[in-house]
Amino acid sequence: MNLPFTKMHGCGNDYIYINCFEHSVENPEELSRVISDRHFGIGGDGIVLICPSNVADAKMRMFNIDGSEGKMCGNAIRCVAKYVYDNNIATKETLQIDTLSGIKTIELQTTNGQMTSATVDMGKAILEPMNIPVNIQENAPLINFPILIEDEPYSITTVSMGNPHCVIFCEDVHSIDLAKIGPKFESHPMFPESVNTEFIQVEDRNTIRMRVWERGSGETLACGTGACAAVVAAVLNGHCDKNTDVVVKLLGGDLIIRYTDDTVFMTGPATKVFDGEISFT
Ligand SMILES: N[C@@H](CCC[C@H](N)C(=O)O)C(=O)O
Repeated sequence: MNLPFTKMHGCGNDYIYINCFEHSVENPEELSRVISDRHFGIGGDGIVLICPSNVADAKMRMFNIDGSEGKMCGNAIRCVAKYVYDNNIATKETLQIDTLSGIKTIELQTTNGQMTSATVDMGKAILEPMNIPVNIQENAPLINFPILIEDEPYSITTVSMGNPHCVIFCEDVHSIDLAKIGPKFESHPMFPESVNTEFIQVEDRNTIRMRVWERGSGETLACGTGACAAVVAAVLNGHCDKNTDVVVKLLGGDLIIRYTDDTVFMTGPATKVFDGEISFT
């Protein structure tokens, strides 16, 4: 049996996309673990299934490298929009994509019929600890909240963008030993569904730098939901302003995030790398 796929990335956050309008995947958790491997597989930060939907133009399901399913993925949803547009699944420039964290509306920016970037209405940032979820007897948002992780003090701001994020401000993102610290947050009992952890360096009120350790995938070159959570946290901590574009500089490129009273907007690119086919023997 052969399974066609398309490799795509958003700011270097790369996934293997499978068209489930035409093909079915029996065990996406196992498939993700096998083909995401960068040495023994195709290589990627996970897989994304583009599926039919009764309520939107398509439904997105995304799986991390370890096979866990993420409820939302900011970089993947722009790639899904590009795939849907490029493959005439929906021939319009405002798309709706269903996800495990609800239906998201995406405005495509196009030049000569080619999508150049997309703006996604990512929905409201969730701040109540029990809804992120964070395991703590506290109802108020955790903003610059002091905690100890293996005896090391950190000040965290927690945000859900449909998936859980823990944001920490630092002087220099490049000096952080993310491979050592990231897993400690990922497995900490304070986060019952694990957590994506972002380290942020504020450059000015309109620019921040970010590195991310994603639950289930490790360090990635970019995280769209993480960039949204980072800007929400930067506003809550007084570093940036609401209703203003903030450029988030990631290892793989830039995203533009705007936090408003009603929602969070994310604008960024989506790139196709190549098509391929997996043959199961
Ligand atoms: N890279 C993503 C987020 C992917 C899911 C995440 N690891 C999770 O399990 O919550 C993004 O661009 O948002």
